[in-house]
Amino acid sequence: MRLVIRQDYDAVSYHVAKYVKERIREFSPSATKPFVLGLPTGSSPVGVYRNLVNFHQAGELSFQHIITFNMDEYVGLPRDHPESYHSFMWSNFFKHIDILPENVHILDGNATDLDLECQRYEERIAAVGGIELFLGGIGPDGHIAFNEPGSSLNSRTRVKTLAYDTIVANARFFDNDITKVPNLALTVGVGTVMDAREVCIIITGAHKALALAKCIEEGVNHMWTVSAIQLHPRGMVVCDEDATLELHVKTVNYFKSIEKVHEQLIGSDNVGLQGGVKSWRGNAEATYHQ
Ligand SMILES: N[C@@H]1[C@@H](O)[C@H](O)[C@@H](COP(=O)(O)O)O[C@@H]1O
Repeated sequence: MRLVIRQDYDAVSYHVAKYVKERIREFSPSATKPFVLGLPTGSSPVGVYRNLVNFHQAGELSFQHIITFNMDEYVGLPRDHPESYHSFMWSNFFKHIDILPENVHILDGNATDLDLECQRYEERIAAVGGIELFLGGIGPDGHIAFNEPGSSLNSRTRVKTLAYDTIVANARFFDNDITKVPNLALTVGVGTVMDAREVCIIITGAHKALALAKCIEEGVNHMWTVSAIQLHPRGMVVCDEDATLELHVKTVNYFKSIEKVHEQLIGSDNVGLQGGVKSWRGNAEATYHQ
C-alpha cells in the first residue's frame, strides 16, 4: 500500500485529481473501452472534483468515455433533496463536465425493492467489466462508503443501518439536527470497493487521524473497515499533515522516504539505466508502483 502525504486539503485535492487525470489519459478510454470510475461524496472529494472540473474546462480531460458508480445513497431522501448524494454529485461535479447522463450510476434510495436495487447495482458494475479506479473517503470511525464498524470485509452492495456516530457526523448537512439524518443507506460493500483494480482513499483533517493510524499501522480489522485496503494490490491513501497526528514519526518518515526515492528516480536522467528499467521509468509518473 502507498501512503502519500501532502501539506493540506488543497494539496491533497490537487494530487488526487492529477492522479485521476493521468490514469484516465494513460488508459485512453473510447466508446468501446470506457474507463469505469468509482466515486464518493462528502467534503473530502469536493476539492478533487473542483480540480477535475478545472482540467476539463482547460481542455485537458474529457469524461465522454467515463462510466461512474457512486458509493452510496441515503434511503428515503427524495432524489432532489439538497443533501441527497444525487444532488451532491450533480451540483459538485457532473453538471460541470461532459459526462453522458446514462453513464452515471447512483444507487436509488427510493427504489420499491431496495435489495433488488443493490443486486442490480452489482450486476451493472460487472456488466461493464468492473471498476478501474475507486476513489473513496472515510468517516472518522474509519468507515468506507457506509460500511460502518463491524461490516463484513467481504460485504457487497446492500441496505445498511447507519452508526449513531455517522448520524451525528452527518448532522452538519441537516441543520445540525440528528433527527433529520436518514437512519438507513444503500452502500457498496467493502468487497465491492476492493474488487476495483485500484483504490485511492482521501483522508484529511485531525478528526480522522485515529482512523488513519488504524488503517496504516494496525491490522486488517472490520471495526475500521478502510483497513481492508491493506489487502489490495493497488491501494493508495492520500492524506494531509493533520491526519498524520496519530501516526508514529517513523511511519511518516518511512512513507515520505519512499516517495522521495520514487521522485529521484523519475527526476534523474537516464544515465545508468538499461532498456527495461528505462521504459519502466518512462511511464512511472502516471503508473502506480508499490
Ligand atoms: N457515506 C459517506 C462516506 O462515503 C464519506 O467518506 C464520509 C466522510 O465524509 P467527509 O468527507 O465529509 O468527512 O461521509 C459519509 O459517511
